[in-house]
Amino acid sequence: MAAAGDGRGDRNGGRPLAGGRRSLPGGGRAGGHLAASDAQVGLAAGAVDRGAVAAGDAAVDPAVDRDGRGGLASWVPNQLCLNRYEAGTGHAITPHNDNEGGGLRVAVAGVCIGAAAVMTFLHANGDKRDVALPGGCAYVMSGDAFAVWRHAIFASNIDYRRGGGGARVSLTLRQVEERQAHGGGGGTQPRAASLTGSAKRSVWPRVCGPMDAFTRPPSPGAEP
Ligand SMILES: O=C(O)CCC(=O)C(=O)O
Ligand SMILES: [Fe+2]
Repeated sequence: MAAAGDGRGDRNGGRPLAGGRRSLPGGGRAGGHLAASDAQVGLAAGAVDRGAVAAGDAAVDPAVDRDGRGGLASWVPNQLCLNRYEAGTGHAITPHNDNEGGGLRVAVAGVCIGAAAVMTFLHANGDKRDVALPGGCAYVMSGDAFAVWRHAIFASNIDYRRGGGGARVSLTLRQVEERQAHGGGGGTQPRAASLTGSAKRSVWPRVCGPMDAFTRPPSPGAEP
């Protein structure tokens, strides 16, 4: 796996990261990985997911309610970001925390299409965890994974031979506090990463509520 410091700093312009494009070490878990069986990763052993845990084991913490507003239960994404990583380009996303500037609530949720990747989580104390993101998976980055750790997808950790199409696409949802969603504040928009010009983002007032809302009885006084 790439070292924690690879590519630090520059996340833009599709430039290869320092150390990017080099081949992966052949197997072996990097130090400090969470214990998880390869079965949990749900993929045959391959370079990119060796030593990585499944997203559900490491990144999802639905119980956490840090702002006293209900945690994930009250998380209403209002921003969609599309990232495209293309084979042969060195596309990557260097270490960052999506909420570095504040203004995001609770979580970032993502859907991954195409090539398999590993997201590397980095803690200020030097800890490092790899989380497998096979094509077709969805993740919810919440709890400390959202609030404390930084994360990156190094160019060397995207396996374009797996997933087909020579590309990886991620769709990520965020809840941007109103003030930012309508143009106020600053520095809280997710960054474009090292991606192609096809990366797009949109902000709109409200996309959807919690998906299971229709299964719950209406609250008193709610409109039919
Ligand atoms: O491509 C991904 O799955 C994650 C991208 C990311 O970390 C971001 O857009 O902030
Ligand atoms: Fe991110």
